[in-house]
Amino acid sequence: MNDPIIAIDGVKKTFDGGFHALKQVDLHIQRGEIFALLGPNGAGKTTLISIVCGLVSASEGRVTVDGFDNVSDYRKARERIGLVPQELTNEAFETVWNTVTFSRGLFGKPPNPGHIEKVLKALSLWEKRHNRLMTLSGGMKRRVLIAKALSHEPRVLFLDEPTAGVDVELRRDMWNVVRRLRDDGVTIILTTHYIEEAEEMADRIGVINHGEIVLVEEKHALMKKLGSKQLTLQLHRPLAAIPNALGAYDLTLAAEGSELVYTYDGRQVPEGPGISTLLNALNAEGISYKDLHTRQSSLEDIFVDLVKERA
Ligand SMILES: Nc1ncnc2c1ncn2[C@@H]1O[C@H](COP(=O)(O)OP(=O)(O)OP(=O)(O)O)[C@@H](O)[C@H]1O
Repeated sequence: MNDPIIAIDGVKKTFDGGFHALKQVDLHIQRGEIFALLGPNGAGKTTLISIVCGLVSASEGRVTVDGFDNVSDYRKARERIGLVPQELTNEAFETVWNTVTFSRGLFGKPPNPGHIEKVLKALSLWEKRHNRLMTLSGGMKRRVLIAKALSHEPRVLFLDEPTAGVDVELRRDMWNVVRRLRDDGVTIILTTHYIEEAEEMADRIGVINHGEIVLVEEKHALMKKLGSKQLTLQLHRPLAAIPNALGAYDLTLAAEGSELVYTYDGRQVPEGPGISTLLNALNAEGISYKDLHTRQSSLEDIFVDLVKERA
């Protein structure tokens, strides 16, 4: 892959006390993509983000942001990143405008009221710019966190659990905000527990478990897998091999040849021609079955399987 905006190579993290939070992480994030990092509690998501952002140091390995090493070129790497943390830690008595303007100053960037205005308008906070943070709703406070993270015009935005605990309507609003940012050329990396969120938002999905990336795939490729269904036939007599005459079907044998598994595109009607022609073909081959059932895989199944395998 060429010229990633973030390159994480051979990163490991062992905390004091010997806990291996990240075992070996290699991950490249492409410019302009929305990347969703999925993983159960304690998988290492926040640790990984914290390392990329320079808040936690890696025990081994290297991270570059837009080509800048995040240790030897810390400032350049860090100013390219916006981080929206999980927790709401806002200054209650400050106004929206001052908080966001101050955040920009922390990065040593000269004032740019025009940029702050644009950010506040994009996040529907413009009308509230003179409000103190304590007078905002929970959803607006979350928007302020995003505004702060965008105040210094970062090229990459990390969103750690952006919609944890927010209602459905606000979640949809946040998704729209994230899409608009991506349209403006910002690369987005979000961590989430919500599989639906990853399905809805991401260009690519990564799954992390026990400090290891166990899957990285284009969402569309994953969705194709998700769209697939399986028909399992329990045969009367086990087969040693799949007959050549059935070579046109995506078939595998399971349970020592006593089950024939047919994988097909679940977006067809299940009883459609795919299955009936297969059943006719089996009949012609003299293969009989005593039972059959279908199942559809979902991202949730894939996720649960991956996480279970490594448990
Ligand atoms: N400072 C620390 N010292 C020791 N262990 C830590 C420290 N910070 C995190 N850990 C451990 O590292 C593991 C990964 O934690 P991390 O916060 O990265 O998980 P996560 O995937 O973000 O989880 P969640 O979804 O719950 O936010 C956990 O087992 C956690 O207890």
